[in-house]
Amino acid sequence: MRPAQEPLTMGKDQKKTGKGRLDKWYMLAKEQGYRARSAFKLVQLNRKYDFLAGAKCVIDLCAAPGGWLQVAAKQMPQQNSIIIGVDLVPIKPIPRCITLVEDITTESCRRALRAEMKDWKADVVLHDGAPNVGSAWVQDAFTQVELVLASLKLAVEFLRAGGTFCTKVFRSKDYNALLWVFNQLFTKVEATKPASSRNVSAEIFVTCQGFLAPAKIDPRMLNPKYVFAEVDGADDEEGASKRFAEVDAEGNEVAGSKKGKQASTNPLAKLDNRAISTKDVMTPATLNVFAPEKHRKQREGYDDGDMTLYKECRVMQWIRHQDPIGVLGMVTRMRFQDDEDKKLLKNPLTTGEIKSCLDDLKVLGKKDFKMLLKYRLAIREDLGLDVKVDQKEDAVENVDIEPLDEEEQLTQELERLARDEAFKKRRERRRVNEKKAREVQRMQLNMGAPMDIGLEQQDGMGMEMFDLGEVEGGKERRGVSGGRLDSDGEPELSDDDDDMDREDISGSNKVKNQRQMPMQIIPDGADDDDEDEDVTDDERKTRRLEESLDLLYESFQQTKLERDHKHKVKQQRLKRALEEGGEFKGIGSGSDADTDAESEESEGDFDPAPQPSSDEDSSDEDEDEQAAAKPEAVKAAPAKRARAAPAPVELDEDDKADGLLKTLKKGKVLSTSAKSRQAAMWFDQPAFKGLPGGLESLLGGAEDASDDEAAVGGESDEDDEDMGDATWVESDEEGSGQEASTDDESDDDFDGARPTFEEDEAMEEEADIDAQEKEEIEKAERIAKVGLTTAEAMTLAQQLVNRERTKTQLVDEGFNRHTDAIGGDGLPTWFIDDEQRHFRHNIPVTKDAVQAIRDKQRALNARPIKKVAEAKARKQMRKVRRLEKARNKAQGINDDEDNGLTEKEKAASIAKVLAKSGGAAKVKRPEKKVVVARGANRGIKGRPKGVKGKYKMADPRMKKEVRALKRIAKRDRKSSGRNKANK
Ligand SMILES: C[S@@+](CC[C@H](N)C(=O)[O-])C[C@H]1O[C@@H](n2cnc3c(N)ncnc32)[C@H](O)[C@@H]1O
Repeated sequence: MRPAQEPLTMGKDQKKTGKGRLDKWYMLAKEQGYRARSAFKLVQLNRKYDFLAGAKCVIDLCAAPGGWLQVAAKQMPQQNSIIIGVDLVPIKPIPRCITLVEDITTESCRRALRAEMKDWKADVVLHDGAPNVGSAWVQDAFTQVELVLASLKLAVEFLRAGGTFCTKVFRSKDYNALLWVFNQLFTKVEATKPASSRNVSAEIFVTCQGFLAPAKIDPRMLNPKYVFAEVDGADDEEGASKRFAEVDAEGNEVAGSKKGKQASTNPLAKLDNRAISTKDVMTPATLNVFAPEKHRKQREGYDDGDMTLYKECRVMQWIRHQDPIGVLGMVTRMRFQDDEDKKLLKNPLTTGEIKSCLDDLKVLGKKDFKMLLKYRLAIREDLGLDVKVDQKEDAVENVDIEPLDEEEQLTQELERLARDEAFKKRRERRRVNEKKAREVQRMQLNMGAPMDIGLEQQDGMGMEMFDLGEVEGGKERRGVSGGRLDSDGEPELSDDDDDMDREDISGSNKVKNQRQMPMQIIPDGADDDDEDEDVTDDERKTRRLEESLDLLYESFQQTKLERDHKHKVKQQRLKRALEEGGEFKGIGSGSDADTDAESEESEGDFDPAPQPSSDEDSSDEDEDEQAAAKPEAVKAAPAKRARAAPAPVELDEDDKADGLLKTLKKGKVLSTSAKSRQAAMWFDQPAFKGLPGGLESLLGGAEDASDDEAAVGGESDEDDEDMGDATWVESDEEGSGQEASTDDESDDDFDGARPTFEEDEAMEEEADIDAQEKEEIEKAERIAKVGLTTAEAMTLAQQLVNRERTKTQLVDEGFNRHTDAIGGDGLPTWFIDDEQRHFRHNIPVTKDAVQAIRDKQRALNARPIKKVAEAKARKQMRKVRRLEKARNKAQGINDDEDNGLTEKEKAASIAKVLAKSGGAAKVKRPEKKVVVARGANRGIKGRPKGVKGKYKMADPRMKKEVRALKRIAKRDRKSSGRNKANK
């Protein structure tokens, strides 16, 4: 039997001091030329996470003597990479590394790094800092975690988004607080103990990947004062002693508070053989491996006599212990040490995985801990330490079942059915709401006709939503008035009485409407939810959030669009057209020809938002009245269709000339044919533009169409006046035709407007073509200048040149499944936009093409930088000028017959001039050989043996003597100074 209590043992297999430190990693480091054995830690970490291979810029904090720098320099790409090392102590130069002598906790270090980094961001920040306290470092775990926080502070400043931060951390009380902080800032945080890290060391390496780069970071998150603060009393000394008092109550040997604390923080200090009881829960929160987030800080330091963070125990100690979770959180390793432990090794339950988990508990996750606890239970059962209670029996014993009488049964059944029914209804309602929301979205995206939606007033898509009166009323909100432009071309507020009957049909207003629409739709939908008691607060909040996100996205798109130069040009053109001709741009006659997606958005052919009047009277009753006035066929059609479809309106002559908003002519109600408006929209698409005869011919002739149409007068006229609702009345006696105006007059008006807009479209097309051509030319120029820059382009180019692919094939391949537009019900706008941008056909690239691009880059890199090349050229130019000058001078000397110089003298002067200009080849003087008069050469006279040419004998004492003389002179100076002072 083992004694009930056993002290924790230190790992004895590794000596901590002296030659014991010189382990295989030390030898390996020596062998491979690394300055520190710690280099292998980084090697092993990098092998696991592979963060160096792709890194262009690495910052190594606490880098001395430079082992990690050496590894980084070796494993990072050889070209164009930056490695910066910082330490308190100077680091001997390492090729390709910049080293700084700074304290990483200071502002000056930050500045120095900023100066080095300029605008760069680091891909990786490393930190291997440990306080410089020699052998007492164990007690300085807190200083170490503070260093970690300081390095994290630098990391968040210099890391790029998605970058990696790898740091050493001493496992102490504050370890989990640090992990929490890391988890706030990185997507993936993992702790590893590399093989080269000594077991006796409390260090562990935490690799944080995927830096989130938040726009703002709460400064407290990087402040040790907050991060490592004692949050509440549960884990401070008082809280701890309370917890330990419970242990006292169990009858364990706790005397003084101090001793009690010691006993409790170290659950292994009082291991006993008692069976586990549920009352024995004593796992301090700090040691609960299953809830590390509940870790509290204890800053009271290390326990007396326990100066190490590394702890071991025997496996059987843990199996017998009353607080297995506490033990798991406390110890670093469990060993199969004694005989009874070794028996466990033979037990089939002790698998290899269990053994390796027990070997290093500090790197385990929740799953592993669960597995270990299961193992422990199984072993306890196996050893007969636990008697398994048959829970089923207990349950049978405890439950008293009283028979229900018939009435109660019936009531219960009824309640259950009612509950089921309510639940089904709720689900159905939610389903319908969601469907409607999706359809609204579809409509906003021009993906469907408004009539498809089946919008009804009670569906939250009532007339007030499309309140034109409201639209027009709020000038400051919309910036749009009754349809007139002031002298600056800006809309002017109208005095017209029949504002309510207007419809916003101008292109510019359409843009604004599009922006307004969702704002109106969404709160309505939200209200719908609000009314719905069954929708929970959370759901409501989520929906609102989603809706406001959609709104934000739309307004963002809108702002972007407005900034777009093409859009501006089109707007200006439209304005000009309005000023010049006052012609309006009717629904569906906008920029149909424009295939540019953005432009379509900006001047969408179809404003999906139906704009019925806002009149409150447009209630169900009115609707019924109108329905009564309609022909049978219309009655049969759902009322919602009548509301949803915006129809072209007939215009007053004045309005045509003036306004953006147009007034409906009283008594002349435009009808929407029963033929689907969707069909009209379909034929409105750019593809059908330019059809000979236009849409009318396709639909069976314009005349037929207009003949088919019938105006609805009489009863509906009055309603029109009152409610402005008649715009939406459908007239379809014949059940045929198309959306059109009611009479020839209005048709003419429309036709009259056409040439202007066709012209406009033609201009737009021309502008588009011009822009495309310009783009093509720019592209060609760029290619001519820098060549092909992508591997895809190079692949295609090579294939074309090598005749592996023809031009026709290339064009054919341009049509693929990716060319289809993205669609789908209920997809958010941003998603569709994003897909359109990134859903691309991937062109397979060949190795050769990649190599060719690389070679090109290399050639570019090999070219001298501009400055150097320029300096060289300048030097060459100066030389040429000098030579030219010298040649002229020499010519002068040669030609001058008056100076009476002989040919020899002339030649000498010319040679002198040329030599001065650097033109003549320099004559190298033979060097004098210095022979030191020592050894065989000491005291010889004449030429020393084996020395040819000029030589000079040097006295070996000379250096020594010069130094001695200097020394003497210095001493004399000092002594004379002292003498003067004494006097
Ligand atoms: C374990 S060594 C680093 C070894 C290094 N990674 C290598 O491979 O050579 C810890 C280093 O942290 C440095 N250090 C400690 N506190 C520091 C501080 N406040 N600022 C900068 N360096 C610090 C020490 O000078 C020491 O060189």
